[in-house]
Amino acid sequence: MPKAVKSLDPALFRTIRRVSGSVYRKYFRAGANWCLLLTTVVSILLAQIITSVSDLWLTYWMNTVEERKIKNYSAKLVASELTNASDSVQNATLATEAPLYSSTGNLSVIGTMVKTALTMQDIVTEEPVHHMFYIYIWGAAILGCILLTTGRSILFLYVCMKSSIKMHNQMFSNILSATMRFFDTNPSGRILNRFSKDMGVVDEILPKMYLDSIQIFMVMAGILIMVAIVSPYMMLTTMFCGILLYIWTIIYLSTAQAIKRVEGVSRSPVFSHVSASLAGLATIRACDAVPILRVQFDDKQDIHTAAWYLSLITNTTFSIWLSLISAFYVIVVAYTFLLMDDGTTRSGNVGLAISQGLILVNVVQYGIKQTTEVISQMTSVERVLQFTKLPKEVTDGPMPPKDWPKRAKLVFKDLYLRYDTEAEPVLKNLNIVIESGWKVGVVGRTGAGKSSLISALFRLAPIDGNVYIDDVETGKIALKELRSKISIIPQEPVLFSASLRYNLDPFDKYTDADIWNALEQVELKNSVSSLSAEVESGGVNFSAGQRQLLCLARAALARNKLLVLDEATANVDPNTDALIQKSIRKHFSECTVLTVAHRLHTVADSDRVVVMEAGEIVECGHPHELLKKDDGYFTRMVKQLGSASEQSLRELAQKAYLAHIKYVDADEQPAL
Ligand SMILES: Nc1ncnc2c1ncn2[C@@H]1O[C@H](COP(=O)(O)OP(=O)(O)OP(=O)(O)O)[C@@H](O)[C@H]1O
Repeated sequence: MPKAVKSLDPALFRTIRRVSGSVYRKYFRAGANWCLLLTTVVSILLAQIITSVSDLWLTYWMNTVEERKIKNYSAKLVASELTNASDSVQNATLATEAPLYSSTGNLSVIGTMVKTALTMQDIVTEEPVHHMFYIYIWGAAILGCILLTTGRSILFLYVCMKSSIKMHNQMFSNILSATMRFFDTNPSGRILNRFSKDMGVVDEILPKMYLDSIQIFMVMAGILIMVAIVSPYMMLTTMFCGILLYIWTIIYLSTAQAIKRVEGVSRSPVFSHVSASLAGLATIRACDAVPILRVQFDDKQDIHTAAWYLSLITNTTFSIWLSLISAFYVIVVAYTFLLMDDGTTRSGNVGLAISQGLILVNVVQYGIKQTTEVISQMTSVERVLQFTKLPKEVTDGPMPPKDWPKRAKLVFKDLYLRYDTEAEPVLKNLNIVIESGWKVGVVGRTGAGKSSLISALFRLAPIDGNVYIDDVETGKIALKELRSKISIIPQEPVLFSASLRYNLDPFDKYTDADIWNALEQVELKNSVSSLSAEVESGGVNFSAGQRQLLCLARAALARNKLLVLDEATANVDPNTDALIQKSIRKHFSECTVLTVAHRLHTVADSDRVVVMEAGEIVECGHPHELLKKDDGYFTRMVKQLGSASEQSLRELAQKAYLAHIKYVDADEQPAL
């Protein structure tokens, strides 16, 4: 076994199982109802019947011509001999030997001979072969054959095309509504693989292969029936070769399908690696990591190529065995006629059997290869179907009040969050109340659970406990409504390769004036020339800060009462960070803002800071008050920044505290 294949997970090779019958049923049922499927099957059968009938008619025609020729030849022979005999008898009677033939009996013999000779002559002239009759019937059969074969192909390809479209759409809508767990556990390469290679096979390769193999299978069946009619004993050899082919095909199929699966699975990492490398190209080049990435790519490519090579060589071995079995069959057909000829064998039948046998040999190889290829390629259908029944997010639920949330007061109550139902909770017993209009910073070490808190808010993962927004439990309302009422600016801004207008207002809900107003709020108005300006994929023609500001403009347009920033300013310089924070303070003053931040300066002037550790809230309060605790978590984090930063941060927190002190009423503080 090649080295690369050895490095594959052995479990992949253990999955030697055939594609189940239900995959075929689902494939065809996706494209047609039972009625259309029945019509397709009937048209396929009729097309083959009419083709075989035209062949049989040709044989019948040739045999009739031959019979008639033999009959005519024998009749002519007998007639001429009788004529000769009667002539000589007559001559003898008229000449010297008249007495010998003078009896009544002799005369009657002469009369009979003459009559028979005349009758033979009559047969020869009275029963010609009516070729036009045979030609008309044969022509009609050929025409029917053309029409039915074309109709059958169109019908079959239509069913396959419909099935392909339906499966693609089902897979697409399933992936769109799949749980986040699905995306966590399936790399993008695996999903891309399903949509590119597997869908490509289902779209382009499978219908043609299917049609070919059905056609060939029908031709084979037709030929076998005809061979059985003209030479029944040939069926023994045919059956023997058929059983050999069947056994060999079964052995090949189980191997081929397992290898195809391995090939499919080993392709996904190549896709994932390429897409990840493209996404991080700048970093890779900056770190001079191209050689490392190249080696990694070669390793993944080697594994895929090894599986692909295995697939090719098993196919070639199979072809060699098919050729040997086919050659054996033709030899037996040819020799059977030689050895078993008892004088009654018709040349039309011999010609038909040998010509059909030769066709059979040619088509059988192609047909079996196509059929096995279809069965192997059905793994693509199986893989696509797997993605049509993914666990979906429960999106249904009653609609919240129209103007919800009015104040955006946020309550997390006894909250636990698990990404995996089997695993330990990532968020543990979270209890916090965030009052309307508060700007709350969430800080903590990496892995403390800050982003998981946002996931709980958006219900991206299953939770225990409750999250309330303005006293409405988020788990009891329609998920789409919940998510549409919360604006988020993620660390990596999402921008599409489209116009600026589309990026800010994809659903075309706002006027141009609204959009310009939003751009003005985030101080981007002067940086863009027109709303139809093109934003390149990922917003690469904008700076990191501008991209975040565009997302902020999008949030400003949505006018949601709840805004979440998940490390939104992690990639921008402190000035842009300050600009974004200033813009939020100014234009989102009415909104409740939750800011997850690594940079402590970002949240130093917040109304509250929540400190998280190991999935729990360990501290919560105004940053100025938290900094008063010498051994507090927040104080320790701030001290780690160095004395200069600590000092500036303390000043910032104090300034914010003094500015907002009049709004802070210790009695209203929520209990942690
Ligand atoms: N999609 C996920 N599937 C499984 N576990 C996850 C997932 N996302 C996060 N976790 C786990 O949850 C814990 C908290 O992660 P989370 O991303 O919330 O931390 P964080 O505080 O936001 O970290 P960072 O500051 O590095 O972004 C970590 O132990 C992490 O391994």
